[in-house]
Amino acid sequence: MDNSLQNQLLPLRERIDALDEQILALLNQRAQAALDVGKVKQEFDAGGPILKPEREASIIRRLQGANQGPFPSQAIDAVWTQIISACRGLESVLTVAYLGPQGSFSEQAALEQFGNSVEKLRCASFDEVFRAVEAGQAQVGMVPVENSTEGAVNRTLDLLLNSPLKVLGERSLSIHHCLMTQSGNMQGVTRVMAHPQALAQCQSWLTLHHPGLIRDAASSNAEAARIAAEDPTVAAIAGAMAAEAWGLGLVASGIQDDPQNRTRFLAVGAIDTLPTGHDKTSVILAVPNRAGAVYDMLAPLADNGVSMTRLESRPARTGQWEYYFYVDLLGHRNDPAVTKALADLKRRAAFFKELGSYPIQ
Ligand SMILES: C=C(O[C@@H]1C=C(C(=O)O)C=C[C@H]1O)C(=O)O
Repeated sequence: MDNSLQNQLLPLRERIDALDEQILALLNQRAQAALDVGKVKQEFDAGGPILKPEREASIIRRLQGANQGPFPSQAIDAVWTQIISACRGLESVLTVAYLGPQGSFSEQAALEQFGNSVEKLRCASFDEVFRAVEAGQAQVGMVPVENSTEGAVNRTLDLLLNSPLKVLGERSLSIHHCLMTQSGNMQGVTRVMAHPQALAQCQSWLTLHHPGLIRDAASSNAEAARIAAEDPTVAAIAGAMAAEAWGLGLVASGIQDDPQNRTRFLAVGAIDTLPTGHDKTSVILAVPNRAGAVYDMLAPLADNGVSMTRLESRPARTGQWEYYFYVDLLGHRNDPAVTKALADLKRRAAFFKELGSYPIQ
């Protein structure tokens, strides 16, 4: 580098160093404040939850709103999620359960939602995630609930129906699938393994490019990657993190049939989340099996000016063509219009269950 370049860079770098020191000093003040909050919580609500999802969401939204740039607003979510995670971890370490093993999209969603200063509890199934949180082995669980290509994740819907856990947050990820093997090529490969959701999301690509491969279900994509790392005849479909986690070579990337493929995850736990002013509420309803019942069921939403953002149905398994309806609506259950709409829904429904109110991502 010539001298004039050095001369110009040096003071700028000194400025960055000085700013980083100030940021560090401020982070330590923030960490101390979080520790003090932890003591107050301990004093007034011993054994109560340390995690306050509404407070975390509000902090990040406030900063995004106040940001003047040039620091990018999208980066505020990632940076403050980690800052909050580290500070929260000083109060008490949060254990997060999700479908593993290492390198799964659920892991990515869990870490994007709660930051890296958490204890990871990797589970073999969605059932196990719910069980772990219900048993208190983890405070929160992260599970996929819907995919933009394949629709609902049915097992999650069934577990939500029967679990006492509340939904306390949501996180949507763009899902880019890769084909991966030990060697990084397809020589000697006879089978492709993935979670059924991922096989479905890549079915046209597989039919076009590898029609001869046997398609086998795995309990998760990351588990398929783990198997592929042991078996040279197996290719896995999983995210790029799984290839890295299991030392596999990428054969192809972005193989999902829809380039916009996204999955929405829900955070669940035994925590009631307070309003933030920008929330969603999820409920499950069933209606009597008669003409106009669904129309009548949804009338309280329109009557109270409450918007519905999602309607999903699941067979009630009675063999009678009865269904559970999974409804997401805008607003928190403590917002007067939502409180009123929920009371009306409950009165009309043959079955009603609130899954929780939580900050919109
Ligand atoms: C510090 C608190 O505890 C946790 C940590 C937070 C933070 O670091 O900002 C925010 C909410 C809580 O999940 C708090 O409740 O204010």
